[in-house]
Amino acid sequence: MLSVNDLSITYQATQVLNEFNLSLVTGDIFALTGDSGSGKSSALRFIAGLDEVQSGQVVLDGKQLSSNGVHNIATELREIGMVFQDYALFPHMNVKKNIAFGIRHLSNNGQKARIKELLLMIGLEGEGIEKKYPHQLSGGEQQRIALARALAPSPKLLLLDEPFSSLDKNLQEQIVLQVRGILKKTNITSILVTHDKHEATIFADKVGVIENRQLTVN
Ligand SMILES: Nc1ncnc2c1ncn2[C@@H]1O[C@H](COP(=O)(O)OP(=O)(O)OP(=O)(O)O)[C@@H](O)[C@H]1O
Repeated sequence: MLSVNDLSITYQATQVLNEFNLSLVTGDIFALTGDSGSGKSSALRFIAGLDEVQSGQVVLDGKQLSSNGVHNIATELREIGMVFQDYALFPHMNVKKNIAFGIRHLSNNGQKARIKELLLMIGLEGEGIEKKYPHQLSGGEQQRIALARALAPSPKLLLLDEPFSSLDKNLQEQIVLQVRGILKKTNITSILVTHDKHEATIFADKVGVIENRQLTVN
């Protein structure tokens, strides 16, 4: 379960979010929409512990991640997976190395088994995919590999910031639905940031919109 309580974000005297509250139960898929500059990515980055400390509290499965203006737990220890539009895959690493990135602590056999399981889950097993480099994959394949990489360490929460926006329109809906199916299968709590209302509706169980610095959940 995820709770974000009374999150307020201010940059140089400009308030972007005012008392943002969000509560999700395990397995919920939530979409965060709102106009450009409304604070969607800022909220996500705060949950991930990436930005400077602001006021608010984040609790994930009973663990206090941030509270009273302090990030209690560092980003890499939060058990949060991330798929962002502009830091997708490492271009100099093949698929296998990309997916293995967050599970380097496992034995070779452990890594191999997990990679196989994830490739099967995203429907990209076989065809020598493991040895391919990101530039040898289509946009949709790259996004599914990025998803596999984020899911490899079995995070408790997955944050997706506009991961579908650079995809070809024809492919977009298909990939959005595919990713939704994968997340439902793994029962992982997820938050998608998107400016696209249609995408939000087909992807998520619940859709929220940030307007006038506040979040409303429909
Ligand atoms: N680190 C920062 N320092 C100062 N201002 C910032 C910072 N990050 C974001 N902002 C400002 O805060 C506002 C919200 O930005 P944010 O990126 O969260 O919005 P968004 O809803 O994700 O927008 P978009 O859909 O365009 O990506 C914007 O006005 C932005 O310029």
